[in-house]
Amino acid sequence: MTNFLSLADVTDIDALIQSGLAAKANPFADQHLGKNKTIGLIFFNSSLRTRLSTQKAAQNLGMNVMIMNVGQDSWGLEMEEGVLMNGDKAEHVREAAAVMGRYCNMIGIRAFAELKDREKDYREQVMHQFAKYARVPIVNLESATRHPLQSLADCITIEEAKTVARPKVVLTWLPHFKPLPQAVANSFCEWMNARAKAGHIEFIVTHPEGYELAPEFVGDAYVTHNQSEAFAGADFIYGKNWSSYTQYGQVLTQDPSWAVTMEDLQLTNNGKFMHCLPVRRNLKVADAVLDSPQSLVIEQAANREWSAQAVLKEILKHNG
Ligand SMILES: CCC[C@H](NC(=O)CCC(=O)O)C(=O)O
Ligand SMILES: NC(=O)OP(=O)(O)O
Repeated sequence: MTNFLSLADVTDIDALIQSGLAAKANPFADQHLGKNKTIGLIFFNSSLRTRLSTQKAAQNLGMNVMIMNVGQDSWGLEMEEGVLMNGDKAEHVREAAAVMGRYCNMIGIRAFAELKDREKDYREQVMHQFAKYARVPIVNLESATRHPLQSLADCITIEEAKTVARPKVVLTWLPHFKPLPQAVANSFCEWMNARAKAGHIEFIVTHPEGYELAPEFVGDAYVTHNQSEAFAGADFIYGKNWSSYTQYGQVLTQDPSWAVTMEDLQLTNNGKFMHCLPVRRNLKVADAVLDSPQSLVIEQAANREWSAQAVLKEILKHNG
């Protein structure tokens, strides 16, 4: 594994899931791998879980960690090529990435979608510019269109918590008053479609009209605008809000009936509730759900450490 930008960088999902579970069982077994190696964690946006879990995972592997918030700690970075830099950005990614690549053996980057220009966001300019100029492995800490470390943690969580051989997994849209990226939903679809194709799960997507995700992500998943139909007999309910892809970055509805309640969970097969966090209680999901034994959100967040450790271990093993 050179970069970890998307599922395309993973040759064996099952092996990566098992590696994460092995790390959870024996966190310090590979401390030798990262000795005298450094990872830089670069954040263009806020984070709790990704920041802390990735740092912890790197430390479990014996690595040194440097963390920087772009624009607060560092200079604002210009991503466009060939522009006259007479604005508010003092440094070009060409120099910044090249310099970081000299300090670090690998670099994790978080850069959310701006939700203004769909083609620009879906071009994944920040990830590709860093991959081009840093010349060290790049780890996606949530980009404009994907959040693969979250999706691997979600796979680990489902593998751990499933009570049937081929669980029914439902991605449901949740209401929000702010436009949020499609990245977590895209990534979840990408990884769940792969798990479904391998026969491990049944995967369903449910959302209001107008919230169709990009075809390259939703793939062959069955999509319904009827949330109750989707929830029937489900083993896992994965809640996430996203803004419209087709009417890019728009909030088309805030219909509170899409928020998950204990009554909704009664439609399921003792379904477990999952959410990547942060989650706005009682806007997206009821307190009663998050505080019930059916909520996996804390274990799911804990599994981010093992997701990151499995990925960093793969990169260390294949990059010396
Ligand atoms: C891991 C999720 C990160 C981000 N979430 C938010 O930006 C939530 C912000 C809010 O609810 O105000 C998202 O939806 O992509
Ligand atoms: N789920 C997740 O990535 O959380 P943070 O945004 O807090 O890192």
